[in-house]
Amino acid sequence: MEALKVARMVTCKSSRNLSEFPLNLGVVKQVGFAPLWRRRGGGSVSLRRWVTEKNQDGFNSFPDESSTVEKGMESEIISGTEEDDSVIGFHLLPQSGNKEIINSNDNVVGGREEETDGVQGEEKPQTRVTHNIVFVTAEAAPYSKTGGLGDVCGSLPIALAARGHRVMVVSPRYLNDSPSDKTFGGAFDVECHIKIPCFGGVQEVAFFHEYRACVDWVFVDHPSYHRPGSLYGDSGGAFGDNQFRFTLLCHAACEAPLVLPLGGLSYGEKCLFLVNDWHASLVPVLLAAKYRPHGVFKDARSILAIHNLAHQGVEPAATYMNFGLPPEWYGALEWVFRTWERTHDLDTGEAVNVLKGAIVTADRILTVSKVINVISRFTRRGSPLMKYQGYSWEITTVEGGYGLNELLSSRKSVLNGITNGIDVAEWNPASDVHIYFHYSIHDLSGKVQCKTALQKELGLPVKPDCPMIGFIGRLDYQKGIDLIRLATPELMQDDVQFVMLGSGDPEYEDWMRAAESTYRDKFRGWVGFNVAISHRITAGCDILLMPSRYEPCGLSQLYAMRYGTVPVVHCTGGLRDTVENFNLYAQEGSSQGTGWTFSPLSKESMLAALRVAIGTYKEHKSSWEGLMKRAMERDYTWDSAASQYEQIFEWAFTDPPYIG
Ligand SMILES: Nc1ncnc2c1ncn2[C@@H]1O[C@H](COP(=O)(O)OP(=O)(O)O[C@H]2O[C@H](CO)[C@@H](O)[C@H](O)[C@H]2O)[C@@H](O)[C@H]1O
Repeated sequence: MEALKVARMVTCKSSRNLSEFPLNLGVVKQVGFAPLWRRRGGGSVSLRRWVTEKNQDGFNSFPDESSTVEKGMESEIISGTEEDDSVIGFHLLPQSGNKEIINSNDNVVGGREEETDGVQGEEKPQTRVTHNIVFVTAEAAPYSKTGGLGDVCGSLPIALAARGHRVMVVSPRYLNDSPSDKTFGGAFDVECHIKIPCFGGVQEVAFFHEYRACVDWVFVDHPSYHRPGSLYGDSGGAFGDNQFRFTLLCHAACEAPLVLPLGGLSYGEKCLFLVNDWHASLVPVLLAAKYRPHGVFKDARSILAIHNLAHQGVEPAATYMNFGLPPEWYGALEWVFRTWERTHDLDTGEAVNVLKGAIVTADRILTVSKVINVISRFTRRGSPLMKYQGYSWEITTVEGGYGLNELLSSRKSVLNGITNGIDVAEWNPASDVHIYFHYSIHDLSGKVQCKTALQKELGLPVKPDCPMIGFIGRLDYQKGIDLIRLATPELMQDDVQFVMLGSGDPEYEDWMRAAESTYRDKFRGWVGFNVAISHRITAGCDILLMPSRYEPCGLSQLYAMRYGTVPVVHCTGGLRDTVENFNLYAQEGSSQGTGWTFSPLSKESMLAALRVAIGTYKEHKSSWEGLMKRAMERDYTWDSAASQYEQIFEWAFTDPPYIG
């Protein structure tokens, strides 16, 4: 029972006041177990006690050599974990930076744990260098999601954990008194409260935790995350205190690896922060301005992942003092609006921009689709002149940089792009729990059944041969809804059905409702956010339309292709990278395309591409089937993206951290 006793000692009941940090470093000891190695096929497990000590140099974890637990003891320790809910998770991972190969028998398929019943699964790719990774994000599916950010932060961490990394995801514990609150039901209060000095006072936040799919899901709890509406706003628009809510998130995320003894062991200082979009962008600034000057996190690194450059967390300059940053760091966040952007003559345009702060201070920057080298032309001597394309290149241009292009260009040497993957277990037409019929590349017959089921569900005429077009996405300027609105009267003259699912801008929501009553037999506009319907539209439609103005990666077209739903997309960013144009007349219809990309972004070129798609669907059945199958067999797994992330991690640790 020694094991049980030790396991109980890891409970964190600390209440830490950050304003004391780092001057009052008393010694706090945390102990827990981490395995030394694990053998495939359910062999013996050898465990050693790890001691985490907090001292003048920060936090240190080291193995307690006297404490290796012998074979056979592990079941006692695990039952101790189950009985005592104060012990948080149980990790079978090596220390960060270990170059030990782990023979894991965790069988994680597409982000889901699978029961193996002792049957050995396929060998999963493992990395040789493991890191302690801390994702910081405003959304992570299935707990919270308004769009693609939630999808990525819900599945990439699982893919990285499956490769051997120790991964924590820090996001807010949103509650809005609706059934969605139950998604947080598996997360328990860690009883670790910290005090954050910001906004002219001290804010206390708590941490909740769930260990699922080999990932530590950590939820920051504060009353400002508990309110009706969506994650960022309600019918009155964006919440006025979003700067406050995400400042708390960032401070709490910096503390989480230091104070939370997850699985009996804190992540410690040598971790890699992967911060997503503006909501998490204060983290690299805090590392540089608040922690490193005191010798804390000096071996940590941060990577900024940009999913949406249009949202930057810009607020009046006077709010700088709210962040809890030293005054001399103002320059990192300083932002001056251009003259034409100012509202009146006395407006000096002075502001703070949180995303800019991360672009300045992060060790590396990532976007979510790759850089492509294309031949722009040949020189007179016949040598090719290369040109960069892709979203990570677009953001360095005036058109795509949202005012940050020059700054991003200046950091080109640390700027990379990795195309997103998708959760292939959730998005699988052969097993999707949200659709009424299943199908696969080997038997497509279920697809038309999905279509007629969708037509029935939406009250549209049931016409199996009528081309059905779908749109799923946020009703936002980015997504080109204005173009769809412009083209709809013409499109509705054709023999097609069109279904849109989305929420966002009230003007477009109203238009969708109005279009539905105008075109009763052809158009349906589902206003709201509904994951099940999004799956049924993806499966039931023949064509997915995405006329995005810009698109860092885009996930809906990837889901569509996996379901044999052919995308018609504006040729931009990640859409250009992921959809290969099909030409019916090339190689007698057997060209390698997976959809259609159109350019320029105009009603005419979008309608032309849609009509080519509709014509191919109606008149060239075998070419259409070829298109569907090519799209369905693409590799969408997170695993190849995860291995590219590891390359970026390696580069991040090769260079010294940002100090300022
Ligand atoms: N009303 C609704 N009901 C149900 N589901 C809905 C919905 N509206 C949207 N969704 C879902 O939200 C996700 C949208 O993801 P996208 O990547 O297409 O766009 P988004 O702009 O949100 O993401 C940003 O981040 C991602 C991730 O990096 C980038 O791919 C993208 O280019 C960038 O703009 C999909 O899973 C879609 O099904």
